[in-house]
Amino acid sequence: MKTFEDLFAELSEKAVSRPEGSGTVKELDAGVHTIGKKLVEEAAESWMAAEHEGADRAAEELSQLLYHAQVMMIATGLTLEDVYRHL
Ligand SMILES: N=c1c2ncn([C@@H]3O[C@H](COP(=O)(O)OP(=O)(O)OP(=O)(O)O)[C@@H](O)[C@H]3O)c2ncn1[C@@H]1O[C@H](COP(=O)(O)O)[C@@H](O)[C@H]1O
Repeated sequence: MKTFEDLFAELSEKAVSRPEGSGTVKELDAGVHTIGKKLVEEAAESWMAAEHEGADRAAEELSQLLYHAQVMMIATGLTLEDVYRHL
């Protein structure tokens, strides 16, 4: 099973190697404003899933929220340590 750290390493590598067909590369190229909108969208979908759609759907939407949070971190040059420092 992929962990938060595993995903961050994978996305960081893709940001550098820029493989064809990567949604992450496409999103990074779109920029912080677009990534921010996706973050808010996934946050809202997580809320709706948790309130109305059950635990499995909430888990799915929350995983997408975490993904977009990581893309935002990479877009802004933040490391996991930069964020963990505030936990
Ligand atoms: N975990 C994720 C992940 N979670 C969410 N998403 C993206 O976020 C979108 C959220 O889906 P929604 O249904 O909410 O949105 P949608 O309306 O269908 O999609 P859009 O029209 O908004 O693009 C998905 O379509 C994906 O583009 C993800 N994209 C990639 N990953 C993982 O990131 C890694 C790198 O992916 P690539 O860069 O695409 O190779 C791989 O391990 C992937 O599994």
